Amino acid sequence: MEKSSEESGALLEADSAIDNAQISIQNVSMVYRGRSGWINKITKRTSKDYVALSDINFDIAPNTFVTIIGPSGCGKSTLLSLIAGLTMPTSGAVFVNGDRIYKPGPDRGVVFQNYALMPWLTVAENLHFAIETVYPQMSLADRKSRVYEYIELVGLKGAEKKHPHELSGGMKQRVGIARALAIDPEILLMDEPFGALDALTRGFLQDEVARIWEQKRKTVVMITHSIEEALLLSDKIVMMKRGPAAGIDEILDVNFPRPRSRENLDQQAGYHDLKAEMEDHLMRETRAVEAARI
Ligand SMILES: Nc1ncnc2c1ncn2[C@@H]1O[C@H](COP(=O)(O)OP(=O)(O)OP(=O)(O)O)[C@@H](O)[C@H]1O
Repeated sequence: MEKSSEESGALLEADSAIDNAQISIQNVSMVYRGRSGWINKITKRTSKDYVALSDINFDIAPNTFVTIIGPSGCGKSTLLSLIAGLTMPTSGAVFVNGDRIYKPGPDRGVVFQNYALMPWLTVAENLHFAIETVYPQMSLADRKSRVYEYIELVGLKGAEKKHPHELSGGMKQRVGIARALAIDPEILLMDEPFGALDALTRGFLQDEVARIWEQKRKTVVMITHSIEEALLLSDKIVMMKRGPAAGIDEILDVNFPRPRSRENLDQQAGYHDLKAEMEDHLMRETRAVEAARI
């Protein structure tokens, strides 16, 4: 439960010691380009470039559950989108199993906060469509059995023929998770998957994700705003600094034994120290973001 390292520069050294890094983020910076020559009629300002991320370095070993936490707007989604291959970094590179990423791939399944389901397809069809897209050669029988395997895994048996509008938020997110897992990715990327859910449903789904992770042992990178969620699920917690030019402040190791239970998590050695450290970090960074706005 000790800190991995203090500064992002040191992180590179410390974490590049992972020989078998599955995900390697190397010197990654991301600049969103302003519209040159465009002048806002109200503020009379030109649209400037925005440096979202600056020189991010860290490695993730296989089968690790990593959460990313940081103040709003610090670049968490940008970082996840770079790992997903949905966005290319302005400089630096992301590697998966040693290969540089240029686009999304079946080795990386993505779960979005807003579910991103196809509303005209049923639950089963949403999964089927994803499997068919990634594995066009797979036989119909195998595709169907895979659809039902994952529907069962996330506890949606009986809801196969329902359309997304007939489902609760928690059920929709189960479909999102099942769809991402059904393509059997090595890596699961989740952008605040429980952010839109009420506290109770969120708790249920956290437990489900923990259970599925025990079973499937994918490498997971998940964004969260919840300290408790991060402590319940993670092996490592990446704490990001505020932007612009956001970077990594610290990476915390969470060594609580698994399977974990939310009921007694706060009795684990080091729990309160880790929680206090995260609270301090988020308070400090969020306060600075607010101060910059005034
Ligand atoms: N396409 C874009 N063009 C310009 N700026 C962008 C774009 N996408 C994100 N940004 C800016 O980059 C910064 C990082 O955004 P990002 O969504 O990655 O942060 P975040 O940490 O995920 O935020 P939140 O916690 O609020 O979801 C923000 O200041 C955002 O306004």
